[in-house]
Amino acid sequence: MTAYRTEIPPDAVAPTRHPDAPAPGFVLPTHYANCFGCGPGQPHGLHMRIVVGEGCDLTATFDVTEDHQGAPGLAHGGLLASALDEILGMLGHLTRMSCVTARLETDFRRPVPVGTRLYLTSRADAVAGRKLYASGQGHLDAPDGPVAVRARALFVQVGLEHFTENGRAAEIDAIGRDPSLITHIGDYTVNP
Ligand SMILES: CCCCCCCCCC(=O)SCCNC(=O)CCNC(=O)[C@H](O)C(C)(C)COP(=O)(O)OP(=O)(O)OC[C@H]1O[C@@H](n2cnc3c(N)ncnc32)[C@H](O)[C@@H]1OP(=O)(O)O
Repeated sequence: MTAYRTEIPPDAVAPTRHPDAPAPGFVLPTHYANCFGCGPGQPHGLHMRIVVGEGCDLTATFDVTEDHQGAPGLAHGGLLASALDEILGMLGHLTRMSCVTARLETDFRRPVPVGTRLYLTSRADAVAGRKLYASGQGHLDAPDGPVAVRARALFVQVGLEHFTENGRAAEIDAIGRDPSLITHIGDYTVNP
């Protein structure tokens, strides 16, 4: 069994914002209508609204509701990790790497009560071949509020066949019938 690590390797380079990446302030559309993190068609989802930053970075807000509880009146940690996974994965829009999460390390620093507005940030830190290293955090109730949760992640670039060969046929076929289920930005189609 491989002992995996998320340290940035010495051969990594600084990430490059693609020249055709969406402009700062652009609100990223959902990459897939039924995505748990950002899809409007997912009734139990997080419905995150993710905004492009000035560099290789993104911001989002996430309102913690009764639906997100783990302990009474407190957010479930796995759900907070999901929110970070989403805003980290969406960095692929800026580097134009269609990628999936290979590793996600999360530090839970403070409890997050129901009713909190979490201010999330993510940034691409380095690229090494197909590997994109990224980090992010969530602040309580203000962009500069106390850090409640932070994460480091490794994403691995994949081809479209990762989804078409592994996804359930019913959902893949549904996209064939209704291509609007996945979103294109300009001439670029992110992963479904
Ligand atoms: C713009 C897009 C917007 C999308 C937003 C969505 C946000 C949400 C994203 C997700 O949650 S994606 C769903 C959860 N993730 C998955 O289902 C991925 C499941 N895993 C896989 O499919 C494969 O393991 C994977 C594609 C990640 C890698 O398999 P490969 O056969 O293509 O590659 P390989 O195993 O050779 O690994 C490539 C490199 O990554 C390294 N690696 C892979 N997994 C690792 C790991 N877990 N930790 C550290 N390193 C890892 C591996 O060592 C290697 O390093 P080197 O190139 O230096 O040799």
